[in-house]
Amino acid sequence: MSATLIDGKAFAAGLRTRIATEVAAMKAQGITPGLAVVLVGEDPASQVYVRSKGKQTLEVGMNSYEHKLPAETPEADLLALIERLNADPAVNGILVQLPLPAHMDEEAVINAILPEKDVDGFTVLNVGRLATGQKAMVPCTPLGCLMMLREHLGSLSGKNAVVIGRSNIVGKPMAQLLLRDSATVTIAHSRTQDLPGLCRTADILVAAVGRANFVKGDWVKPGATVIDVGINRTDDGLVGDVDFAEAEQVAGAITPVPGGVGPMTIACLLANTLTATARANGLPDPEGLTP
Ligand SMILES: Nc1nc(=O)c2c([nH]1)NC[C@@H]1CN(c3ccc(C(=O)N[C@@H](CCC(=O)O)C(=O)O)cc3)C=[N+]21
Ligand SMILES: [Mg+2]
Repeated sequence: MSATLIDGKAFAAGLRTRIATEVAAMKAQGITPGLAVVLVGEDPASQVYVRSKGKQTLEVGMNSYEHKLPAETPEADLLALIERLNADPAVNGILVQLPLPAHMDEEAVINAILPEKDVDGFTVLNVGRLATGQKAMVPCTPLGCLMMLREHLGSLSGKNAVVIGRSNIVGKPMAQLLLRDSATVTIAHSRTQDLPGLCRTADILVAAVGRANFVKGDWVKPGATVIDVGINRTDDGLVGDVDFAEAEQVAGAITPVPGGVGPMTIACLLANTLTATARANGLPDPEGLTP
């Protein structure tokens, strides 16, 4: 047996086309969505993502504002920049690229972002809104995973979902979104007992651990839908958290790395920027871009 490939790259391209249409309609009303991306330091991988985000932001017709600060920037200067972006009506979304240099307090920096402009959905207010079922900004990676799961499976109701990884940026919000769609959700992590056995109960398996080829083929329930969030740079190139060659023999459907979750993350960042712009202007949320 060989799994259906869930083509995140193609899905993301379709999403961006829809977003571009909505942006054009907004521009006709005199509103141009704007996304500000802040990068502190010179991490090469981060520079690649930021360039790719800026390019795609312009391609859908939005304004892109890039702020690059040296690694040794004092935290107070970064907070002052965030205050300026919070107050700037041309800026509808703010993303501060993580990780930040070690001398900065990541929580303090993130929580300085106005929740309405927090297109990453990382501020405490948006995390709480998601957890309580209120209108939130939802983190881009889990939102992209949810869209692919719904597209492939239709309803997620009653399905057993196992999320490996308990990070604030992927594992926890992914679990919240699956729960909202009435899946039965388990979050697994490094202390979980019999992880392979637990994974074999999963109709939906989301791997977000950051360890190359960690999930083996015999951990996968036959026919399961496998979402691989991992982006690991190895001598064999970019690989996911799932041993793809093994898992695709067993799974019903699986996302590849690259070309799966990654492109959806950036498309969802644009989706969130559009949603933030609509809300800032008293317009209804764009169709199908929010959970
Ligand atoms: N505040 C903040 N928000 C983020 O969303 C955020 C962040 N910080 N810091 C870094 C991570 C990482 N991230 C990725 C986005 C797209 C791809 C992506 O498009 N990957 C391509 C491959 C790209 C390549 O070749 O390196 C793919 O999977 O096909 C990967 C990783 C967003 N992040
Ligand atoms: Mg973890």
